[in-house]
Amino acid sequence: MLPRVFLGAPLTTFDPLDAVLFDLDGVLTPTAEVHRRAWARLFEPFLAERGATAYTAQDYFDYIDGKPRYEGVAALLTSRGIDLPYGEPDDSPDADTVCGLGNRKNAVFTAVLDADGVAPYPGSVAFLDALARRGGVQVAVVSSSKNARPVLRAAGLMDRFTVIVDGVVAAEHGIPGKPAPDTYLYAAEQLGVPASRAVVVEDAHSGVEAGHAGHFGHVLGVDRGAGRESLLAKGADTVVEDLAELVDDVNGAHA
Ligand SMILES: O=P(O)(O)OC[C@H]1O[C@@H](O)[C@H](O)[C@@H](O)[C@@H]1O
Repeated sequence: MLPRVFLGAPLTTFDPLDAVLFDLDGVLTPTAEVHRRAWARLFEPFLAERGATAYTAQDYFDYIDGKPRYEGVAALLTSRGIDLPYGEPDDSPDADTVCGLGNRKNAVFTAVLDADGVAPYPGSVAFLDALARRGGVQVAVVSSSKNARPVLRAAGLMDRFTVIVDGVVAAEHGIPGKPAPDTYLYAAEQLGVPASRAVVVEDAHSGVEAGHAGHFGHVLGVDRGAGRESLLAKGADTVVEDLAELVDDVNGAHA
């Protein structure tokens, strides 16, 4: 295993505290990539037709990654100075509204999910297994996505989590989405664990910002493309490339 050195401070052990709160897309499943491609399918032609600055891969990380659907659309449009009516969540995918654009992208995402399915990251499954073996550590999923449950089901991970705070739950309860810390705080409350005793695991800038703002015991970044340095700058305490790197620590090999 590579030595893990973060801003000069070696991470010699990883303590999962009393609870580990997992983001989904990009942390447990490679679906951040599916979202990323679906967003590009929406915004590349949309911005080109309007003569706006072209959509780039970096736009996803800067404006969309980890945020609730319509907040991602709104942030990207603002970056290009485009003002569209917000619309309603049940707007047609053809509507040129914030909600309509989000729904247009969602049609692409769900078509890919239905056609291809999804397999979880093996390292994330190994990490979940290690936590279960260790015992005494509760787990939850905290995702901005309204597709979180279908993704968890397709990945065969549904029965590992009793608490799932997703985009549907957040909308029902009026809980502000990431980068606000509220969805993570809500999940910790559901588990009966104080934020200071819970770990947040995130691959997105908005997600590590949420963990940092919520004063969680540890904010663990997983670099799937957002960049180690920027995850640290946005509030991650440590960053790994894959959760497999922490399995030995959870098993106590380094204790
Ligand atoms: O549109 P959905 O499925 O509700 O997902 C909202 C967001 O959920 C996040 O988990 C993803 O990182 C984003 O890419 C996505 O846009």
